[in-house]
Amino acid sequence: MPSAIENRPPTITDGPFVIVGTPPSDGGNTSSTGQPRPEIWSNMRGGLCEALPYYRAYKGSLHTKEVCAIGFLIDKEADPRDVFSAQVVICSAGGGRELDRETGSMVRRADAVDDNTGIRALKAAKEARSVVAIIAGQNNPNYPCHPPHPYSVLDYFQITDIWKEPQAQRNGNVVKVWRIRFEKAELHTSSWWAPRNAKDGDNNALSPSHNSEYLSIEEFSGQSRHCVICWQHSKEIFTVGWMCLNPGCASYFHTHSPITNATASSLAYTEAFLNQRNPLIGPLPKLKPSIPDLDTVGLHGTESDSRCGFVCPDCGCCSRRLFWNRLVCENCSRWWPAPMLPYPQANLQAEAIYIDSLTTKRRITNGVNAGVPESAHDTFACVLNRTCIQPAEGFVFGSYTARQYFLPDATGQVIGSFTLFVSNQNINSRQHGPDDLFRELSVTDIGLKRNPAANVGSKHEGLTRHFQQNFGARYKFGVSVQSKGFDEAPQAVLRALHRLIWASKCAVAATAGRLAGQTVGPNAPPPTSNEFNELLALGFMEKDSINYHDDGETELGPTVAALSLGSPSIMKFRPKLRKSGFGDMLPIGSGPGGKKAFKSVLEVPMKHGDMMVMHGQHIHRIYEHAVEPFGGRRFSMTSRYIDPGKMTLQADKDDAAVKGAIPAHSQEFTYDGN
Ligand SMILES: O=C(O)CCC(=O)C(=O)O
Ligand SMILES: [Fe+2]
Repeated sequence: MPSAIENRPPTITDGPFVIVGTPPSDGGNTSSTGQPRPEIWSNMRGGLCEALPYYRAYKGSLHTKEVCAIGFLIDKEADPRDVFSAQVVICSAGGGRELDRETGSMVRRADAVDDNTGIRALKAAKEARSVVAIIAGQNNPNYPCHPPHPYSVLDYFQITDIWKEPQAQRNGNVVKVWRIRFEKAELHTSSWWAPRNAKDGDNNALSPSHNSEYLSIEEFSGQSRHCVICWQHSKEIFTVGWMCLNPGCASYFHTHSPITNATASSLAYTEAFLNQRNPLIGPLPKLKPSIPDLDTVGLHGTESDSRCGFVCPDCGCCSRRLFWNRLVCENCSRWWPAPMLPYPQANLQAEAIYIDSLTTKRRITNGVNAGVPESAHDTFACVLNRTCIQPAEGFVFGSYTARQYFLPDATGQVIGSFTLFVSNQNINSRQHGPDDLFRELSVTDIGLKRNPAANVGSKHEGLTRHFQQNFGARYKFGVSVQSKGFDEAPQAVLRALHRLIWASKCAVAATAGRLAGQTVGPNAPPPTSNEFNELLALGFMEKDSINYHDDGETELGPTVAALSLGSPSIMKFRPKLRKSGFGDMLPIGSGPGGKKAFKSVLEVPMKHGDMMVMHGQHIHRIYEHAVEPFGGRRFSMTSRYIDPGKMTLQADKDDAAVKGAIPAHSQEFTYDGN
């Protein structure tokens, strides 16, 4: 399982996730103590990105929609001449900074390019006179007031000017940087971030009488003229006088000769440029989104549009979607139900048809039999490499058709088996079968939640995308997750557990049968296995995937089994690039971020009701697996044996013994394969 780390995990009983140390705030402008009080704020970047439709940029400062800027973060990296006042923000666009070892400061090494998607999106917003929401990070050195939160939403701004200017870097170089002037869109409301002693006009709301003090763009008091060389229009924005600001023009900044550090450092904006004010065009969109309307016609609760975070209507905290079926404010703990509707049967059918055609297509174009008549293919999976995956053995287990693949190491020795149990309509529609289990899990709260998986406890904390709840012995992947005992597990979980116990017995016996009489290596899958004492329930909403990982934690038994319910997915296997020893025997592709990796060797569709069993501990040394999602709602009930003998703490051993004991009352759920 990919590591998913939990620091102080919330459970259904201990209530919602509360971030310690954040003063509660209830929106508005300034508190009774005079503290600035933004209407919308967040302790975490993840909260912003999940709750605000106009800021979904986990990295970088700009968020765009259809190549138009809609959200912008101004945080710790600031440049000379940056402005952060009540109505005007001037800053640079585009990162491009790197650490300069000599000065220890972040510097830019090269001029910003003339055209990239970010600049295009900012220019598009300027042209369209559309608004951009600005969020201020607490480390911005120009914050005009004491930053009330790690991230605070300022307001909507329009972009009035975009130009490129020379900036002196701390290492002595001068580079040209794109600069953006944002102006608050609604000038008649006060700005919560304005310093309390701000002068009227400059820093706070314009009263109607003040309006006359500000010039419209036509009344811009500085020079504003066309360049005689490129014929493009530039405003006089620097006190040194007018110059052409078109970076492509021969007379850009007057000259082609290098601009010195001293010239760049002495530049200053004109009063006229800073003080211009532009009329707002069109009504402003809502800055504070309402709690998602889960009754919205046509939404059933797990589609991308309905699984977002939210802004707490009470305290303004941007909260992430932590729980499967409720929204809990990460600051004030207020919560709202987010009930799931049953998943439409028609969606499931369409998704199953799609996954079949996709697997067929991949088999024909990429599979080992590409170009060979389809009748010769293994129609259960897409086998991509015969060096690894030899033809499967077919079985019938109970009412399931099954296929078993052996996974070898680089010397060709079998180290494990992967068995797919293909379900069917008969199995799925039986009472307490996969249809019933899927329905039950969809609408019951079994405690599914997302757990911190990266940068735990920091403002850059990342959560697992999918939702989890562990039952039985505690499965520690990375850092521990909480577990509920099997004695408090809902019926659906216990029924799934018994199905997996049955499937693993079939798969292990079949593996042993096939290997009997063969010479096997020391890493061959063992002929028997331990009965599961753990079940990890996973809930996937639309597009939730699991990246490549292994289930190779040392305390795990040799067998891992999973029951798939709802929307289909494709489970993929590939040998690990360095640890597998396959060297140049297999083709290499590139994974996310261009990282080299072996191409997958086996891709198996897992559809509603299907089960899989991986048997053999060494699989996880040599191979990794991933789950590619298709469709809108899936559960995977995965079971393992966690060996108390390999736990170091006596408390963990005792906990595993109690929680992992399969309750006697569940024996009536024992499964026979039908
Ligand atoms: O989604 C699945 O079926 C399997 C998930 C998985 O690989 C895991 O839980 O380790
Ligand atoms: Fe896994």
